[in-house]
Amino acid sequence: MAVSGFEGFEKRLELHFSGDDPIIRMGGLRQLDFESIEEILNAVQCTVVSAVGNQYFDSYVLSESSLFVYSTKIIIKTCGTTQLLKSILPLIQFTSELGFIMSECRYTRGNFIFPKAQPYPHTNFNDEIFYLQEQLPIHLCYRKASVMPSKFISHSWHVFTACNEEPNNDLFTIEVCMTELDRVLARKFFKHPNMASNEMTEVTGISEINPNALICDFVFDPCGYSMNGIDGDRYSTIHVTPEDGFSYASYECVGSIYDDPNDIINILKKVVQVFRPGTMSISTTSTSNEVWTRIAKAVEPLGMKCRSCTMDDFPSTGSVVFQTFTSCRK
Ligand SMILES: C[S@+](CC[C@H](N)C(=O)[O-])C[C@H]1O[C@@H](n2cnc3c(N)ncnc32)[C@H](O)[C@@H]1O
Repeated sequence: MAVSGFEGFEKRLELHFSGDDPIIRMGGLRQLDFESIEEILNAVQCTVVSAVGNQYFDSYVLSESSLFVYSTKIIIKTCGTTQLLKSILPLIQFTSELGFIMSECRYTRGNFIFPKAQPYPHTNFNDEIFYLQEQLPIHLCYRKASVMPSKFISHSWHVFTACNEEPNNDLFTIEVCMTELDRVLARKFFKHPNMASNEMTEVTGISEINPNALICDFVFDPCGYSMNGIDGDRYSTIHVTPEDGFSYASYECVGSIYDDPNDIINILKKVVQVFRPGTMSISTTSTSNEVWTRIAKAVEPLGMKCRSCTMDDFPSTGSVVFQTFTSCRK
């Protein structure tokens, strides 16, 4: 942990792969054995604390955030001083042994609270881009990096994408980063003696965010909370650093552009009510405008004022829209 405090802001890597149909039908990347997963996480410097899967994907809660493995897609999200990009090389090695080649890479992160505590290659965004450019296979030839600004120096969105073909993606991803959590609500993420993790999921209201999801939760000692939600082929994930002075929570989920847009809007309202953050950013990655255009109207009645909205197009992913909000109580 950094001397000054725990770095809540995560780094997130999403890698897509292509392989022959018979391999995909046999589970694809889910055939990666646990020793290989441990070796990949060892390079990042984190470990698995719990795991659950269903017919669509495997989900792992990590000592620092989460990992999701689908048949042709891997998402790793890690916080603290982990070296997430160091997973790329072992991932390429293990996936090629299974007969896969990488077809797309997305790397995103917010602004670190303690940037000086980050080790290489996370020392700054230029170093991260340089490292990605070096490690990624050359056939991922459509590449773009961008820092999307907001009204606040403390909140900007770093995006790097690389791919070898135009996307054909019906899924959207929502990444929410919240700071200055309501102090009373943040206290609920401190562990009581003999407290079970599902009790924290209940009392904080997290279980109500998507009541259909199977939740795999983990409570840290003396404080901190992580969960992965599994709902059919959709994941969601929440990570909470409740300590005063550097409190942080993240919410992330995936949806389809053909879903009822009210579903995700209702979820985002519940997320705001669980944490009541002072400042919040919402990044929407999608090929459709259906979701992001409704977000401000949904959360403003809850006391969150939209302060900025930035949009950029990326060759592999469609549009990324980065919106920031502050609480009217500030
Ligand atoms: C790993 S969790 C959630 C991570 C998530 N990215 C976040 O910060 O919101 C981080 C919280 O758990 C606490 N914690 C306690 N023991 C920990 C451990 N062994 N590893 C990581 N975090 C730990 C940290 O102080 C922090 O409050």
